[in-house]
Amino acid sequence: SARSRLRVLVDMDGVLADFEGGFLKKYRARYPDEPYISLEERRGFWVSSQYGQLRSDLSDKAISIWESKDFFLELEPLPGGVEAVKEMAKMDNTDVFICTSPIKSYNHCPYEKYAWVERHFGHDFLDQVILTRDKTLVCGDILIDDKPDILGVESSPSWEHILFTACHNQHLGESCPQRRLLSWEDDWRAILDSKRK
Ligand SMILES: Cc1cn([C@H]2C[C@H](O)[C@@H](COP(=O)(O)O)O2)c(=O)[nH]c1=O
Ligand SMILES: [Mg+2]
Repeated sequence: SARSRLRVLVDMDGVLADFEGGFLKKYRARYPDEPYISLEERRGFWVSSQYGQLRSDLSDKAISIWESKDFFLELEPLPGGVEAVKEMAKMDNTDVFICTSPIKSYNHCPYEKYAWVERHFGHDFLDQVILTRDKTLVCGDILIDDKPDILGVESSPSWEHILFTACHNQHLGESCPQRRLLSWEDDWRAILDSKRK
C-alpha cells in the first residue's frame, strides 16, 4: 500500500489478557467437583470444544464462565504485553490498535473489554480499540493473534498474521505456516521492523 506508517493490530484474549488462565481459575472455583483440562493439556483454540469432548455437558459449563459478569474485566495481563504495546504506540511511524472479538452474548463482554483497556492503558487508548467478529475486514500490516486460523469474508486480508504462542497452539508444527511471537519477551521489535518500508 502507499501508507508510510506501520499499522499493527494486537489481539487481546490470549495475547494481552490471560483468557486461558482466567478461565481455568474461575471454572475450577465454580465447578470444583467437575473434571478440568490443565493448561498443559489444552489443544485447539476452542475451550468449549475440548470441554465438550471431555463430557458433553461441560461445554455449556465452560461457556457459562466467560459469559459471567467480570470475567473479561478481571483477566490478568499476560507478562510484558501492556508494556510492549505502550512502547509500540510511542514508536515513530507506527499506529497500534487492539483488535479483539467480543462474544455474541453481549451483556458484559464488550463493556468489560473497553474497561480492561482503560484500566491497563488509560482512557485515551480507547481510541485504539477495534471490536469486530471479523478481523479479515480490518486493514493493517501485522496482526499478532493466538488463533491459528483467522477467517472471515475477506479471503486475502491485508495483514500478515503473526501467531502468538499460547497453551492451545504451542504443539502445532508444520500445519501453522505463520511466523510466531513466542511471548512478549520474544523479539517483537524485529517483526515490526521486518514490515517497515
Ligand atoms: C476459547 C474461546 C473463546 N471464545 C471467545 C472469547 C473471545 O471473545 C473470543 C476470542 O477472541 P480473540 O479476539 O480471537 O482473542 O472468542 C469463545 O467463544 N469460545 C471459546 O472456546
Ligand atoms: Mg486471541
